[in-house]
Amino acid sequence: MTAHHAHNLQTAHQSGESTQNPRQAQEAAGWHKDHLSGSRPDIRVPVRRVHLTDGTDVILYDTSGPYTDPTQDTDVRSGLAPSRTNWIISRGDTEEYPGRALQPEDDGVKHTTPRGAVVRARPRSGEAETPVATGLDEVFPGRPRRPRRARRGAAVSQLAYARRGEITPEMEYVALREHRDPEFVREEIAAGRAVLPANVNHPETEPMIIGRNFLVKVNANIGNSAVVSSVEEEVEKMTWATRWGADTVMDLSTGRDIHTTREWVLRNSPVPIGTVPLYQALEKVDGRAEKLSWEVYRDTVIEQCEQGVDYMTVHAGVLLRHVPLTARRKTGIVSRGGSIMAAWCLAHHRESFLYTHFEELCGILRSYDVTFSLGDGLRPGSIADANDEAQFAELRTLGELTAVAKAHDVQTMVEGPGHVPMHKIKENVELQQEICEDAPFYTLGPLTTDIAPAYDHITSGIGAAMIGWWGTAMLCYVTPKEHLGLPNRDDVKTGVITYKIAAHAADLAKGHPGAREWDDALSDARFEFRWEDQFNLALDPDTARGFHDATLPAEPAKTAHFCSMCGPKFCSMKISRDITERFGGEEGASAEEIEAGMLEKSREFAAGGNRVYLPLAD
Ligand SMILES: C[C@H]1O[C@@H](n2cnc3c(N)ncnc32)[C@H](O)[C@@H]1O
Ligand SMILES: Cc1ncc(COP(=O)(O)O)c(N)n1
Ligand code: MET
Ligand code: SF4
Ligand SMILES: [Zn+2]
Repeated sequence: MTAHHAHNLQTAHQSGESTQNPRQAQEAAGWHKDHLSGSRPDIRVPVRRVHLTDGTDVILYDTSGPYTDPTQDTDVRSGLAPSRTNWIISRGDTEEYPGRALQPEDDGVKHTTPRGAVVRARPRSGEAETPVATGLDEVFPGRPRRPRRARRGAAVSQLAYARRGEITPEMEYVALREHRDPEFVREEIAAGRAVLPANVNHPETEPMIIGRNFLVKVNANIGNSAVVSSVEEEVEKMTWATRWGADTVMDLSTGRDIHTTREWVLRNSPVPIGTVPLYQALEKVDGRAEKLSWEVYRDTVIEQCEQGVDYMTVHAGVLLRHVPLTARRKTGIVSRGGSIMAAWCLAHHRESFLYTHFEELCGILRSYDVTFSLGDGLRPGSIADANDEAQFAELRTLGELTAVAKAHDVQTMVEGPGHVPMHKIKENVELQQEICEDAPFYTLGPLTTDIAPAYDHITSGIGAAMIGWWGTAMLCYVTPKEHLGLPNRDDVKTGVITYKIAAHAADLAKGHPGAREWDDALSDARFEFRWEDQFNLALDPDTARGFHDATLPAEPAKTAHFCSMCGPKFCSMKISRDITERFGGEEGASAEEIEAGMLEKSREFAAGGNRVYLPLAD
């Protein structure tokens, strides 16, 4: 059996109820969860192994975590196994400590909640069959865990290790995952061209890397809002997003139970989790931006570091002097974090506390190995505002802050726009790479036009593919609900699939090793009418199969040399295959044989009345 290595994929899985056990269900779906082994038994990199009917296998990148591993029990109430704990402990540079006491305002409530206590009713009855348990708005019941942090302010970041020449198990893991050399991974991290977000308090995470010389990654945003809120729905969005291929998830909750939601998400997430601590800090001061302070913000950052957040968006590039630059924009400041910081700066007429306390913030992040995602608080929110002075003034500040963060051994990536027409996209990457010393770029889309609300996954997917091609390391998805409302589980899947397409298209254009093989495997299956293989190799097998079967559901159609698009007589691939089989396929067909075949065909054509198109039989 040969194995092609097509990277960069997700795991599709069977949706809907099934009476089969997970392994049977996988085998029936033509794939199974497999692992690549490293230099030691505890390095096991998950892959999705697709079995083709021609006897070959295709191995695909897998972000879905233990949920698709039939050999593992997953129960959201106990959380995922902390598989990285031994790696963290054996480095000997962190220690457990009691941690910050949970405060009632962490969840936006006014009464005190002791750690570990159940504050709400048990799950609603009768829903045991649903994939995600209900009643998750209680304190996470898993075994209480004391947080870890660096001993005596040591730098415990992957950047610090890489600079010291150390290849950590996390680096070896991502090297296997990306089919790269571990030393190459170390060099990219040491140079600041890649980040490996992995908080010491998120041992459940499966290491992944973000950098322009690796596969282009996709982030999915989830989280509640003041209008729509349920812990279980957010946990389900996280598992659903990773099942379809999200490489990281940001919990952007701004509603109730922010701390609790994040705890459930973190304990059950196989991918790095990002947040914007400013959102929770604002909740703690009742949504009044002017009441924010460095103290409230710092306390929130520590709370989230202890929980295990892997990367944090920090809008420290929004300076007092930048705010007037947005005055004549068409859509002002569209970033939440940006608008909050602009409001604070104007209310106090002082420089942003994020900027003035930035070095102290670096000290905190590096003792947990939390990665900075320097936020683009002044990104353009309309085509008219793209690449304006406010946006680029902020970018220059982000360049300055990138250097400061890296000097403190803090891993750093930089966020980018927003709404940008196609002809103005390339300049964004070039400037960011130049100004920010090649730090990974992490962009929201960009949306290439403003005219299609309800289709902004597409307006932005176009920009995402382009910006990924130019060198953006991670694409933040946009769902069909952008500008209209909070995305639900279906929107999350649509957003992830759209962005997996953009990311893979970029990998192909960049000539990323292995990217092509996935396309080639699918094209072969298509040309050979191996319909099952075509479905199983698809980014979204369920939908592909469903579309095919909508018109030709019968079993024989699974080997038929046509589909309902053209029908049997007009199937160009059938006609073309017949030609190849007849004349081109067999080696050794001599020039005379080919000539004779042509003559025969031309006689047939003439006998049929020289008609290019034949009438259908009925
Ligand atoms: C910065 C981007 O984050 C997205 N965003 C903000 N909050 C949420 C949420 N709760 N869920 C999903 N996406 C969100 C929006 O798309 C915004 O444009
Ligand atoms: C790629 C990306 N994702 C999330 C945010 C945070 O959102 P906001 O800036 O609106 O607070 C951002 N700035 N950029
Ligand atoms: N879609 C916006 C953006 O691009 C976010 C909020 S609505 C203007 O940042
Ligand atoms: S998405 Fe809705 S709530 Fe958010 S900035 Fe736009 S209009 Fe306001
Ligand atoms: Zn927008």
